[in-house]
Amino acid sequence: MASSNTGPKLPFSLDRYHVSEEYGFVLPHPLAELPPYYQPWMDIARQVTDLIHDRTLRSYIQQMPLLDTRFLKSHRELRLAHLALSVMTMGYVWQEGESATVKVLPRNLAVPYWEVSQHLGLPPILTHADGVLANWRKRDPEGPFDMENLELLLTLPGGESVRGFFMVTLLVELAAVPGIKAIPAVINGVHAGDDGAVMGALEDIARALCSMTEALRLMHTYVDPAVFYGIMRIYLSGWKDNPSMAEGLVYDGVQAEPVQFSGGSAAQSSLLHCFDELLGVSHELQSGAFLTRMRDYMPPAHKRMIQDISSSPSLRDFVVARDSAPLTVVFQHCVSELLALRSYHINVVSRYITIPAARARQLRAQGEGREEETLTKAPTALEERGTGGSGIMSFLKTIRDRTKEVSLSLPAPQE
Ligand code: HEM
Repeated sequence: MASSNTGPKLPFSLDRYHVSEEYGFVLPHPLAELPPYYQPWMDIARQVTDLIHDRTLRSYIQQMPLLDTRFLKSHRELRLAHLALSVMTMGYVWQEGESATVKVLPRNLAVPYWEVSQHLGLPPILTHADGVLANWRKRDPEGPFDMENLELLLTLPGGESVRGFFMVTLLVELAAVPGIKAIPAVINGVHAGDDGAVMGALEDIARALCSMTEALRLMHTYVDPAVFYGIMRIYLSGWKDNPSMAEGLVYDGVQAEPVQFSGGSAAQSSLLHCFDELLGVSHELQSGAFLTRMRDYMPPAHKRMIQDISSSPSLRDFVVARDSAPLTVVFQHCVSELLALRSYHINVVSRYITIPAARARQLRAQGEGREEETLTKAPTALEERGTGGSGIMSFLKTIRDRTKEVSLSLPAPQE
């Protein structure tokens, strides 16, 4: 948050950013079907995994008709269309692994994909907003939001681990909702000088951050590290900062020059961007630039919310100025929970990337491919990088260390 008094229109409210008090950034009730005219897309999108397995996805896509995007009317239709075209594109590009990628996305996929992306303000690549926020359905509509009752609308290779990866991430998004809901109360409370309102809202945020870490723990139950590393990861990767697609990708019929886009990553989730801006976390130049770039992979209204939190009067300055022990304690509680979430996330990344990468290197060096075939299939270009393209561990640790820097110590007791 900024230290000046300029900022967004008050009172700050979530509906201005298409963020709901029930679902947060998650798309409520995503559609599972498009109008019948778009059946050729849905038929292929639903079979992407099988067609990749048979190595026929590329030829099916090449024969697909070029459809007009004008008949996509509602936001939810556009989101499903973007998801379907994204899943097809990731499959098309990576069907043959990292060694036989393509330079050109065919016109009958590229043109509508570009148009739908323009409508939504999203890039023409699979994003967190597609794979997680708009890719869920409850098996029993009256049942709870839990792993047993959630399924994907569209999937990619990796079987149950893909469902695990996207749906656990969805549960993290949902666990954050009470915290997101509390953000307006913090901003409006700071504006009104209402310590009690700010404290209550910060308590909600600390609790939500703790529930997000709890939800993240489910990754270990539902996602197999060898499947994640060896099979799934390539389909989430992009064509920016990726040595196996160094030039990028030509979207045929859109422009002649290749363009580069980062792959899908929860760095594109708006959650931590919001909490960082609220608490005043300021990131180091390089990691900050990466995170800022990830905002271009979010729905524009969500990105605007982050920017508006950032230009609101500083919460941290307010807490310091109030010089109140209970307010400082609750602010610090939020910082500690955010740190705990980031530290836990680093463990997850180590289990799903660093350790399998080391094992895959070892197996390759020994020339052993059979015993742990899944791991040795992993793309080598991505060993040291996240799907978003970052150099992983130093990046994540720098971000965690910068989070620590907003910590406040308790005010000295009054005489
Ligand atoms: C198997 C599970 C996961 C793995 C392997 C993983 C991996 C990574 C990697 C490699 C990065 C670096 C950026 C990039 O290049 O993409 C990253 C960043 C990030 N991830 Fe994850 N991630 C996982 C799950 C999650 C979940 C469920 C969330 C919660 C929504 C999350 C939130 C973030 C955030 C916010 C960042 C940006 C760095 C930060 O702000 O601390 N990740 N992740």
